[in-house]
Amino acid sequence: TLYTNFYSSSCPKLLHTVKYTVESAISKETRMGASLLRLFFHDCFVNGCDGSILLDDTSNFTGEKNAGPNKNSARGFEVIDKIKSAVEQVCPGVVSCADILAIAARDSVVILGGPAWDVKLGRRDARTASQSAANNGIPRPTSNLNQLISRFNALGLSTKDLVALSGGHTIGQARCTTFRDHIYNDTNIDSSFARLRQSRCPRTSGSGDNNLAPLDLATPTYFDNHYFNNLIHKKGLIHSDQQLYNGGSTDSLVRTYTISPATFFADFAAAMIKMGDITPLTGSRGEIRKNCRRPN
Ligand code: HEM
Ligand SMILES: [Ca+2]
Ligand SMILES: [Ca+2]
Repeated sequence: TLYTNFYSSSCPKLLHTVKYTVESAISKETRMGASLLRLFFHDCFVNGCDGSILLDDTSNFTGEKNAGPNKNSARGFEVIDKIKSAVEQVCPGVVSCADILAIAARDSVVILGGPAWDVKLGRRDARTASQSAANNGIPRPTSNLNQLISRFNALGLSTKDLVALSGGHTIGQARCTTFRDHIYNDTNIDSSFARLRQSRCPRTSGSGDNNLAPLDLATPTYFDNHYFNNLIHKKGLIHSDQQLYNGGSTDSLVRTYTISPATFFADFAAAMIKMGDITPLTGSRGEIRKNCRRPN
């Protein structure tokens, strides 16, 4: 089992070192905080929080970076490399890449104004990764509410965790290709918001596919509860976002989060800890990678 003090004698400078590097990355580009948070989610949802997403493809190995949900989308790997080298300087061979990702995600949320929590540590790194597991495990933006709930439940996360964690979309950006269908074909969307997003996301696929729009209309670089306000005004950017407020079982929790940012923050922090507990490698399983991009 993971615990907060796992490295307190083997690497007392760990938390400080990670935070310093995350701060400098976010001060260069605010969006990086969002990208690091998402990397942790995409790691944990595929064979647990084991650093699998960080492995590069090679001529005889296919990992997760080119799976559908990650390709041309997951970013921040260079920042993880930077943190890893800084950590290797202060305590070589001790700290896993999977734990670095967990700490970097928490620091990102805190730096952008969100809640703090104590990160449980002691994960080890996978020696392998699976493109098909990434394709099957990471929820698609086209998912409906039942699909989202069952995917989260399969990993031991509740419907409440689903709604709280989706609040991660209070920061960061999405590409036109992930929200085109929603802004042109769905009816549960505010029409002036749809027009606004259509202006930089042409109907025909192929053109403008990579144009970006903020997941949170109002405060895309600030970790607050505004994402949920968007939902009650039918201004969710992607289909799966608006599914959380579409006349179903999660409407009331979305409303609670719009009224009480403190409840959202507490539930988000608790859900991040639960997500971080998904099937870690511990003890003598896995390894402590020297380089996050390849097995030792
Ligand atoms: C509930 C199911 C979820 C779906 C279907 C989903 C889907 C997506 C999609 C389609 C994007 C845009 C990717 C792109 O266009 O390149 C995105 C971005 C993002 N997601 Fe999610 N997501 C989900 C849950 C989460 C969770 C649980 C978190 C974290 C707690 C999260 C954090 C983020 C962040 C921060 C971004 C922006 C990243 C950046 O700007 O680099 N998402 N998500
Ligand atoms: Ca993983
Ligand atoms: Ca926000």
